Amino acid sequence: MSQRFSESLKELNHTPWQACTQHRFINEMFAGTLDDAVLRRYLVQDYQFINQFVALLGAAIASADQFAPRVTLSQFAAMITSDENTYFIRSFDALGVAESDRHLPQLSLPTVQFQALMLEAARSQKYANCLAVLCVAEGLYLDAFDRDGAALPPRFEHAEWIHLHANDFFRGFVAWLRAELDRVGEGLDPQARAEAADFFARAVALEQSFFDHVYPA
Ligand SMILES: Cc1ncc(C[n+]2csc(CCO)c2C)c(N)n1
Repeated sequence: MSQRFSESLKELNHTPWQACTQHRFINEMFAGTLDDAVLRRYLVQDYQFINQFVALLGAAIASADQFAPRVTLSQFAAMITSDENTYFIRSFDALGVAESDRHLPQLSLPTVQFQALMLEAARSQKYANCLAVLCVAEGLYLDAFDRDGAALPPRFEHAEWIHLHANDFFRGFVAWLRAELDRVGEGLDPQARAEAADFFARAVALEQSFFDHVYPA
């Protein structure tokens, strides 16, 4: 096979992928000019996203075909449930987010749709489907935030979010995820490949609507 499965999926979804990685939200975060109300909406909804995301990681750990990937995925799960969790809490404090909005906010449509997609991938109990969604949730964030030579903005709410998605550990993890999707993709029949590809495409579309929806219409 000439092209990597993970690369072909990115190319197939090139337009929405680019719309995300060059989104106004990312540009304004790098510039430090992001409106606090926009960041607050984003983080409140994203905190609910992370919850299902950890469940999806658990499903990937359960459905993996070998011990080695289970170890890598478990180590990653440990990172997001420690470092990343404290980022949210400190940012909620800095932005004055009410207790109810931290734990039981009114969920927006893209958040509900994302939660449903992650649950669907998890319940399929198919490792390739879980990897496809993870490759979007992680790979798209790496491509969006890992900008060559870009300076970090002054406020920690902006700078730490960028750094969480642009550091050597995260780069290594995304490279591993992409290689893992390639490896598992090789062994799939055409129908199972198409199923994983469909999860990938739906996840990219949802990432775009998630970025869009934190701005007022
Ligand atoms: C809508 C949405 N999509 C993807 C991510 C990215 N993401 C979620 S968990 C995780 C692991 C470590 O940060 C990453 C990269 C996000 N935050 N919000």
